[in-house]
Amino acid sequence: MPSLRLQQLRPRLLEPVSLTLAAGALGFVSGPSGAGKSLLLRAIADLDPNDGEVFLGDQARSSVAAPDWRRRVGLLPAESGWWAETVAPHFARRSAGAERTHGPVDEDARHRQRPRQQDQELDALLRRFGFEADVLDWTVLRLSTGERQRLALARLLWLHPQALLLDEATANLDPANRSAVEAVVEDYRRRRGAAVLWASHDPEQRARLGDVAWVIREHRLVPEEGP
Ligand SMILES: Nc1ncnc2c1ncn2[C@@H]1O[C@H](COP(=O)(O)OP(=O)(O)OP(=O)(O)O)[C@@H](O)[C@H]1O
Repeated sequence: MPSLRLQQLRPRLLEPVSLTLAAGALGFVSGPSGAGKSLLLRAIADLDPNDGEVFLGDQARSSVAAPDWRRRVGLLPAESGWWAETVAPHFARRSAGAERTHGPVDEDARHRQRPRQQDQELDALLRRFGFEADVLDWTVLRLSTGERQRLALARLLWLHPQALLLDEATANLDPANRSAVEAVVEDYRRRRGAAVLWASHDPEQRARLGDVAWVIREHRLVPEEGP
């Protein structure tokens, strides 16, 4: 998997940001509410207008179509969006091409059955987040805040992004589920070598898991000093 590199990226509110996260490294971003953490993650995912460049390994964001980029650099927003009535259609069948090249997911995928191998992988993924396979039949409306948050991360990992941007991934979770989510993220970055940038207000979590930590102070992203 590639490294994630920001080169003079200029999200709204922030001075230009340059940083590198090696493949498999976990970096935290903290800062007071409203400091611009979400805006930084959204700029990296190219969801808001911004200047500067972002690289996955040698590949520049500007050389990749935006939907492709967002599939490779997977953003977990603080509040997830859901577009279908039940959970299942959000876990689309992956095309063979998407497995190999991280190219587009098959757009007709929602209407076709997943192959058995993908079903098994999905079952295992859902179990790691504390769900049985029947969660796929649940309506989105019945999901609690924490269930939504865990399923949104499962949905993101199902697409095998090469880098992860996590916005408050455990903010609504009890300690047991927080540990489960942390374990899945740890496993994903170590096994798949994905760079992870995680916005978190939890100092213990940052100390426990992070290889590196930054904080936003007065519109600048600076290294966070240790305890
Ligand atoms: N589209 C927008 N237009 C104008 N201002 C915006 C827009 N989106 C966010 N902001 C403002 O930019 C600031 C930073 O927002 P952001 O969501 O990045 O904060 P944050 O650091 O993630 O905060 P929190 O910890 O509360 O989630 C906030 O004051 C917010 O109101």
